[in-house]
Amino acid sequence: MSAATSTTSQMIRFMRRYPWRVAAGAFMAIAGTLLGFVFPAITQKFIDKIIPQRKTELILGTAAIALGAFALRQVFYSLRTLANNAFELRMTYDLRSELHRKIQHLPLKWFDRQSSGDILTRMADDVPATQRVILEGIDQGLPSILQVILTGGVMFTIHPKLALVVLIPVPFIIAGGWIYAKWVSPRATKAREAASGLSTLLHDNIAGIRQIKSYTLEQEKQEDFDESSGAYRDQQTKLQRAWSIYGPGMGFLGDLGVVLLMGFGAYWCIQDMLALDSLRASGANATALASFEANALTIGKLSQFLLLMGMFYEPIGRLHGVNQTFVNGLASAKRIFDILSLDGAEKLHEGDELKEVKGEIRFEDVSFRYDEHRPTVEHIHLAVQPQQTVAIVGATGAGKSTLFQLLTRFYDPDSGDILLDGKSIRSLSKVSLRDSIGYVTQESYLFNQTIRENLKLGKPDATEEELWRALRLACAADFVEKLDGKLDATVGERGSRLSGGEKQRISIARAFLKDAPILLLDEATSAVDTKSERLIQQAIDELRKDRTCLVIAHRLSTILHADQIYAMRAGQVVDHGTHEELMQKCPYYAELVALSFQEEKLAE
Ligand SMILES: Nc1ncnc2c1ncn2[C@@H]1O[C@H](COP(=O)(O)OP(=O)(O)OP(=O)(O)O)[C@@H](O)[C@H]1O
Repeated sequence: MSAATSTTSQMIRFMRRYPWRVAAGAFMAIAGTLLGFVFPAITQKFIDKIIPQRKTELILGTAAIALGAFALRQVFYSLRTLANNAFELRMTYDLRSELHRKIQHLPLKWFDRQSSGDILTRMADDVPATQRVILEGIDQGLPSILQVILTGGVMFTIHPKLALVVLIPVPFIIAGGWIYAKWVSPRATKAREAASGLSTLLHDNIAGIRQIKSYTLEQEKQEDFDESSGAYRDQQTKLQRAWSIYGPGMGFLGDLGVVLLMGFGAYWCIQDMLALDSLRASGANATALASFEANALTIGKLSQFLLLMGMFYEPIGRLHGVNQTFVNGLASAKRIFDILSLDGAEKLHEGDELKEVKGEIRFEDVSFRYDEHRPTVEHIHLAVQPQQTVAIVGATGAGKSTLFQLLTRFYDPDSGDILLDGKSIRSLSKVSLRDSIGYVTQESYLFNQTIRENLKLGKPDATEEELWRALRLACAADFVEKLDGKLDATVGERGSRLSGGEKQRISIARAFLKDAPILLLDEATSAVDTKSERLIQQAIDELRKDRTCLVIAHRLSTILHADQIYAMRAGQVVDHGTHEELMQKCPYYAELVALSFQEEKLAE
């Protein structure tokens, strides 16, 4: 199945969710279309019957029927607009919501390869473009096709020969539409990719604005942006050029139909008038004259044909527009359904619930790699008894944080197993597992909300008192007190209104509030000053007494009292033991300690 076919069938499956809305939209569009046939029929009646037969008494009634049909048509149009607007908003809402839900549940491995700008483009641009394809299909495509078929049929019943002439341009129009779609389709995909590239760059440049300014990269970044923006412009130009040839080209074929109608219509009309004259001159009886007239091309029929021609080629013109929306929108729809049909979304509730967590953790021969090229951690054995504090130390890039990401099941090991209280964490529900872990990550991310909202992520029903207690324990109460709005002060994007140390303290307070039986601290105090660090350390010491705690620390003075220390190098555990044991038996650890103390001394 080609990409376009599979995207189309995915769209049809999506539409099936709204049978009533689709049916109502289609019904009103079709009803409006059918009412459009009333006026041409009435025109023919006026010209061929009412006027020549001087039937003034029929004028009012016939005109009233025409007016009624027009009025009803506008009522349907108005209802259709209302219904379609509501449908459009509903569909956009549903598509965005579903896409967001799917993205939230995709594994981190997917995010490692995806840029935020691309995701934003899919949400902001591709969703409305997809919805436009569906809606235009129902609102414009369906009635247009029906109108073309019905008008063609009516034309055949009036005068088959003239109808055939009028249809001469149609095969060329169909071929033109097919060629246009074939040519545009890959270019539309490229244009969507170029738009996404532009968003990615913009997103990156805004997020990294401080780095850009500090390295005075404004000019270079501007050039990159212009280049990316130029790539998008070039793709769009190609599409517009194609449209500028296709649209008028097809319009010309429609004009050709009208000219053919006028030419052949006028010729056959004159022929029939001449034939009628000679029939009359030859003294033919009334029945013969009436029978001839019934099949002849009269001025009334020609006028009706002219009106029907408008009704025939006008929807064809609309179909060109639908074709354009369809081909461009299909590229967008593909980008949406590509995500919606991804396998491997996290099933957060699948698996066993943890009832009571003792906090015994074991890594059994765990190996993992982010990508195929090189292993990240290999054959890791690690054991933590309930309520122990275990520290993991090692050079940067050794794989320490990766162990935390495996324990929280952000990623799953390629081989080996991780056990919590003797149960493989793969068998546990992710919600249950993650609920039992308080995790202070290396980068303390704060949402662009208030301090209160950021803290409440740890405990949604926390009282005011609990919030302040957590802040005090994390040495954050003093600075929050001074903020305008205190707990209700907003922290800015990524917490940009706070210092690195302040952000870190809010993150620690959040973990304190969560009060989970397992605590993971990844360089939790690396950005705070030494005095605060000591105070936070006291709070952590207090907190870890009745829970299992795993700590990654750069300043080794903070982990000397850990029950066990694991020294890691290049993805492997080199050795483990208490500080004293390791100082004796592990030169690598002794070296790390010496370096760390040197650094700490310099920092004081
Ligand atoms: N999402 C990822 N995708 C690909 N590679 C990654 C990813 N995260 C980390 N890595 C790589 O895995 C290796 C281990 O990273 P990890 O963050 O576990 O190290 P670490 O010991 O915690 O380092 P640090 O002390 O600097 O935080 C590094 O070489 C890193 O480049």
